Amino acid sequence: MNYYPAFLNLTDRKAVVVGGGKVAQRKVSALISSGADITLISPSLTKELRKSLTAGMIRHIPRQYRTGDLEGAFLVIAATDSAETNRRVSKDAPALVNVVDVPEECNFIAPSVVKRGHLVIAISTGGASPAFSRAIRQELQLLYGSEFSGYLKFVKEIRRKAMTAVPEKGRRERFLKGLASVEILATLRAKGIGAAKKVVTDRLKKFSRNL
Ligand SMILES: C[C@@]1(CC(=O)O)C2=NC(=C\c3[nH]c(c(CCC(=O)O)c3CC(=O)O)Cc3[nH]c(c(CC(=O)O)c3CCC(=O)O)/C=C3\N/C(=C\2)[C@@H](CCC(=O)O)[C@]3(C)CC(=O)O)/[C@H]1CCC(=O)O
Ligand SMILES: NC(=O)c1ccc[n+]([C@@H]2O[C@H](COP(=O)([O-])OP(=O)(O)OC[C@H]3O[C@@H](n4cnc5c(N)ncnc54)[C@H](O)[C@@H]3O)[C@@H](O)[C@H]2O)c1
Repeated sequence: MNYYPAFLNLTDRKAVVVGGGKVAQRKVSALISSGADITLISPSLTKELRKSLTAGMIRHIPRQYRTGDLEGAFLVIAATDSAETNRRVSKDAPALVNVVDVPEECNFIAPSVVKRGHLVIAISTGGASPAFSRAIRQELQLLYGSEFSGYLKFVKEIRRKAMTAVPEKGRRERFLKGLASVEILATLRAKGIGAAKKVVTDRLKKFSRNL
């Protein structure tokens, strides 16, 4: 299967999760981070899901799935342990649907994710091996540590500044490409964010003075 990778804007979009076990909990946690408007349908909830409910992060319908529950949903996840219910949910879903253990009933599948602020790395094996995606995530988490969150935040600001500080397009492009140079990333990893920021700030001064 040749899946099309994409990043969805789910802010205030209706997402419905059917099932309240460990897998539903993992999927809900990703949906909460994306700002979706989440309704969970399940007679039972894990402790973590109950906490999300108490914190007002999700709406809960405490019963089994019924046809009609998915009206207006942009994204649906079927995460029950009943293959028959999951199949019904997949058929009833009006738009995007993920059935956690049946790729054939999905029109999208979930990747493994490393998130460092603005930096999001999504990994998929197209369903060949979720365990493999997880292992790659663990490797990438070591390669891209928490310092990347702060650096990307800084890069976003400095990039905006460069738009006016370096008006000549070709020159600006050279500056912008240098924000992710091998040298800068090595400085970030070895000496930390302060050192990387200093190198970039000095470089912007040079570029804006035509040096
Ligand atoms: C990435 C991640 C995201 C998430 O779930 O949000 C995710 N599965 C994760 C973990 C995981 N899932 C399973 C194991 C046990 C080991 C193993 O099976 O390898 C482990 C590993 C573990 O738990 O350690 C069991 C499993 N998974 C699927 C099946 C059905 C099948 O294969 O047919 C079976 C039952 C197989 C059986 O019958 O035994 C199917 C899917 N799982 C996917 C995603 C999609 C393809 C992703 C891809 O392209 O790689 C897809 C197609 C649909 C979907 O769920 O979207 C998350 C890692 C989060 C992280 O830690 O980073
Ligand atoms: N894709 C993956 O990553 C992955 C990984 C492991 C397991 N699985 C599969 O995903 C499924 C869920 O796993 P789990 O560990 O969360 O299971 P679980 O048994 O912990 O939870 C199942 C949940 O579904 C609810 N449920 C059952 N019937 C329902 C119905 N008709 N309507 C609404 N809710 C209903 C139950 O109340 C429970 O909350 C299993 O089939 C499992 O084999 C998928």
